[in-house]
Amino acid sequence: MSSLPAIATVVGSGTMGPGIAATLVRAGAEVRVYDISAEALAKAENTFAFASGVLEQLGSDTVEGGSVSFTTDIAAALSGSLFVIEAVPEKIELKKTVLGQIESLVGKDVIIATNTSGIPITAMAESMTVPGRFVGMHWSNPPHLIPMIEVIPGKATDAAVTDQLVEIVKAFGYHPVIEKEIAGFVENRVLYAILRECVALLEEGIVTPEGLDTAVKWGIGYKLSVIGPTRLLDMAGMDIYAAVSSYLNKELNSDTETPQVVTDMIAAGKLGFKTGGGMYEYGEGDVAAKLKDITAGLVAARKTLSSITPV
Ligand SMILES: NC(=O)C1=CN([C@@H]2O[C@H](COP(=O)(O)OP(=O)(O)OC[C@H]3O[C@@H](n4cnc5c(N)ncnc54)[C@H](O)[C@@H]3O)[C@@H](O)[C@H]2O)C=CC1
Ligand SMILES: Cc1ncc(C=O)c(C(=O)O)c1O
Repeated sequence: MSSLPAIATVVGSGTMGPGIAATLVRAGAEVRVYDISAEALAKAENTFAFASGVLEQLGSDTVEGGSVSFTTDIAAALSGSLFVIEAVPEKIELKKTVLGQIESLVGKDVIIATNTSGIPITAMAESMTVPGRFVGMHWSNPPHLIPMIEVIPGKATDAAVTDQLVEIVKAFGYHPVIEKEIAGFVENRVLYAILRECVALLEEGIVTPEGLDTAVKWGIGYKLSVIGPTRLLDMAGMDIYAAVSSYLNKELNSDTETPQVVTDMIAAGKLGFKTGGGMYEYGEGDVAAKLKDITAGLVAARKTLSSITPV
């Protein structure tokens, strides 16, 4: 008997929602996708179809019986739902409002999980009537391909709810990581430490964007995809880490604000894929081509990594 609830609802169908839904549908759930915007939902149907196609390419396990529906009717989306994932924009007050709407429409035993990138779960739970059923469930983008989910209980989260979410994540074949609550959670703290150093190296003209991407992809990115950081410490040796960190740690970037180069880019309307230009410039069709290459690469890497003995 799968631990995956038979009926699930995804609230918010932007970048993350459709891929989350595709993953759950492939695992056999009836998934309702709700969004306040009909325009976003229309786009979500296409994103869902794309993500489902990618899962087909990946050849991930399929459980028969899954289905999806898209609606702007929140009551219909939540009626009878046994598991809810909130994926609205990263704004705490908006999330609190939406969580209140969800709570008013589901049973007290229904787990409500938030896909927040790093807002403290405890803070969001403060406004809930049944905070014990609320838990962090941080997917990584693209959610239908990155098979690791951070499970973050808040201070009020029932231990049984955390345990149940771990089993739900395992039920659709992903790797759950239970974490203590900390701003940004584990994955984004590591990612944002890396990105802070990367942007600083670009700002100082130490390396080009192409050079930086090559260095990270074929250096630590490649290595860390096989060897986790703690295993790498054992492989390199604590003596090496001590010797290098003794002089290097004080040199690393420690800025606390968003880098000026990024603030300037946003002011110039250069958001990246979303606007056709950011760190790189994209001509007609370039973003779609890049997304196709990224997807093919992630599918190939996932297949290979899944085939090797865990290190
Ligand atoms: N984009 C990313 O790479 C990742 C985002 N996340 C987190 O997931 C959450 C969602 O992020 P994205 O999908 O990127 O956001 P998004 O902005 O792409 O999509 C959010 C969706 O929520 C809808 N929405 C807004 N207000 C709503 C309401 N009151 N009720 C229902 N729907 C509403 C919007 O119409 C939109 O379709 C955020 O907390 C974000 O931090 C987590 C991992 C990765
Ligand atoms: C830049 C960046 N920031 C946040 C997240 C997730 O919360 C991601 C991701 O999932 O890839 C990201 O790339």
